[in-house]
Amino acid sequence: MTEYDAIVIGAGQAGPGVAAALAGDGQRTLLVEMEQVGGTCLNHGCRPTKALRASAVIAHQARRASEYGVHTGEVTVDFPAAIQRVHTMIDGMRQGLRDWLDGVDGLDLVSGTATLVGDPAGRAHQVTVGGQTHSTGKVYLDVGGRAAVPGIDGLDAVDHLTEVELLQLTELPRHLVVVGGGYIGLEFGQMFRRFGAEVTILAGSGIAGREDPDVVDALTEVLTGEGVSIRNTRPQRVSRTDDGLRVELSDGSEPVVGSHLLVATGRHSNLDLLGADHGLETDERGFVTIGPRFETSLPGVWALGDVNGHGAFTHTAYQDSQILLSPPRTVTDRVTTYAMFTDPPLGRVGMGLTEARASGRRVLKAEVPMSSVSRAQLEGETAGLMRVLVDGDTEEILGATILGLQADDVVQIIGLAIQAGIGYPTVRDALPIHPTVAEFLPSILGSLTPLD
Ligand SMILES: Cc1cc2nc3c(=O)[nH]c(=O)nc-3n(C[C@H](O)[C@H](O)[C@H](O)COP(=O)(O)OP(=O)(O)OC[C@H]3O[C@@H](n4cnc5c(N)ncnc54)[C@H](O)[C@@H]3O)c2cc1C
Ligand SMILES: NC(=O)c1ccc[n+]([C@@H]2O[C@H](COP(=O)([O-])OP(=O)(O)OC[C@H]3O[C@@H](n4cnc5c(N)ncnc54)[C@H](O)[C@@H]3O)[C@@H](O)[C@H]2O)c1
Repeated sequence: MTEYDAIVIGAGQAGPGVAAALAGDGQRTLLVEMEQVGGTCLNHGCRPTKALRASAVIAHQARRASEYGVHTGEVTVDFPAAIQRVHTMIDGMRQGLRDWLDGVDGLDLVSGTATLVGDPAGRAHQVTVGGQTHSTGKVYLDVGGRAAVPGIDGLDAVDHLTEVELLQLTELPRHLVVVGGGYIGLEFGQMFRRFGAEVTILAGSGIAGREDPDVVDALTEVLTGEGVSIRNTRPQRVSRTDDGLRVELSDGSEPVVGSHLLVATGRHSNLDLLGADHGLETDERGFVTIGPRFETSLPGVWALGDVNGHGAFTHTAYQDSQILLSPPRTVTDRVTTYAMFTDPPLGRVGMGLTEARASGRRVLKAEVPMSSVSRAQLEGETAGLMRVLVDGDTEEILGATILGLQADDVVQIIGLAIQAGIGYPTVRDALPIHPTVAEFLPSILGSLTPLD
C-alpha cells in the first residue's frame, strides 16, 4: 500500500488546482481521474458547447446580414467543420492542462476510477485505483456528476444521446428531439436549429422552470421565432422507426418523429462511483453534506464542486478550490451569479419575482425592455428585458434578471454589488459609459416602482 499526504479524486474544475497547490506545499499528492483531465466543463460541458455556440451565432448573424446592409449570399453550415473546430480547440486546452499537471513536482496523476473506503477516525482513508490501494489522511473529492437519464418506456432500446455523444456527432441530425427544457436543452436546441436541423424540445412542465414567467415567455418567443418547436409535455414511450425514432407523449398529443434523441433532464452525482463504503453523509438530493469549508462528515475528507450541491457551475466549482486554499474564507456567503447561453443570453443573480414576492420584504422593481436600451437598438438585438429588485427599506439589492445582449457580462455588475454589500443608490449614482447595455443599470435604478 502506498502512502500519500493527500489524494484528490477527480481532475475537474477544483481538483487540479488543489492537487497542484498541495504538491507545491511539499505534500506528496495523488490525483486520480477516470476519464480525461478537465472534467465535464472542458471535455463535454461549457467549453465545447460555447465553442459550438460561436458557430451557431455566426450562422444566425450571417443570415441576418442584409438587415445591416451586408450581403453574403446563401448561408450554409458545414457541421463537420464546426464540430472539428470544437475538437481541435478542446484537444489543445486539454493537452495544456495535462502538460501543466505533468510538470508539477510531487504530484502523481493516475488514470482510473477511484473507490474510497473512509476511515471514521480520519487517519487512514483508503483509495483504490486499478487494483492498487493507497492510504492517506486527506482526501479531496471533485467527482462532479453525469447526465441523469429518466426511466422512459423503450428508451433503452433506442440510441439516445447525452451531451457527451451529441458532441461526438459528425453529421447534423435531421430532426433533434430534446427531452428537457433546461440549460442543456435550450442551449443545444437553439444551436442545432441554427445549424439547420429541425428541433423539438419536450419541456415537461415548461422551459427554464426556475425563471419568472415573463422571462420564459420572452425566451419562448426567441426560440420559436427561430423555428424551434417547444412542447410542454413529457415522453411516455420511445420506439425505433426505419430512419430514426418516434416519441409518444404523456399528454396524448401527436407523437414526435425525429432522427436523434438528446436527454437533458438534469444531473446525477458521481458519488456512487466511489463504491458503497465511502461512509460519507449525503443530503436528500444525493449531494455530499459539507460544512462552511467543504468539510464532510468524515474527518480528513473534503468535497468540492458539483458533488457538494453548493453550485452547479464551473465557476462555483473553481471558486470552491480557491476558497479551500485561502482560509478562513467560506462558501457560506457566496453570491451565485450565472448565465444561460442562449442567444441572447440570460444573466441571473439572486431573487427573481416569485422569490421576492414570497420574501415578505417591501420590494421595489427597476425594469426596462431591451427594445428601449439604446445599445440593443443600435445593434439590432432588442429581444429581452433587464430587471433589478431591491429592498425599499434596507436599500439592499436583492437580485437581477437580464435577458438580452451581453446579459452574461452585464449581470455580473449586480452580482459584484450584492457580494460587496453595496446598496442600490451607489449603483444608481455611478457614471456609466454610453452607449452600453450596462448604462441602463444606473438609469433604471433611478425609477423604482413597488412590486405588485
Ligand atoms: C453540456 C453542459 C454545458 C455546461 N455549460 C456550462 C457553462 O456554460 N458554464 C458553467 O459554469 N457550467 C456549465 N456546465 C456545468 C459544468 O460543466 C459543471 O458545473 C462543472 O464541470 C462541475 O465541475 P466539477 O469539478 O464539480 O465536476 P466535473 O467537471 O464533472 O469533474 C469531475 C471529474 O471527476 C472525475 N471522476 C468522477 N468520479 C471519479 C472517480 N471515482 N475516480 C476518478 N475520477 C472520477 C470525472 O471523470 C471528472 O473528470 C455545463 C455542463 C454541461 C453538461
Ligand atoms: N450555462 C450554464 O451555466 C450551463 C449550461 C448547461 C448546463 N449547465 C449545468 O448543467 C446542469 C444540467 O443541465 P440540464 O439542462 O440537464 O438540467 P436542468 O435542471 O437545467 O433542466 C432539466 C429540465 O428537464 C426537465 N425534465 C426532467 N425530467 C423530464 C422529462 N422526463 N421530460 C421532460 N422534461 C423533463 C426538468 O423539469 C428541467 O426543467 C444545469 O443544472 C447546470 O448546472 C450549466
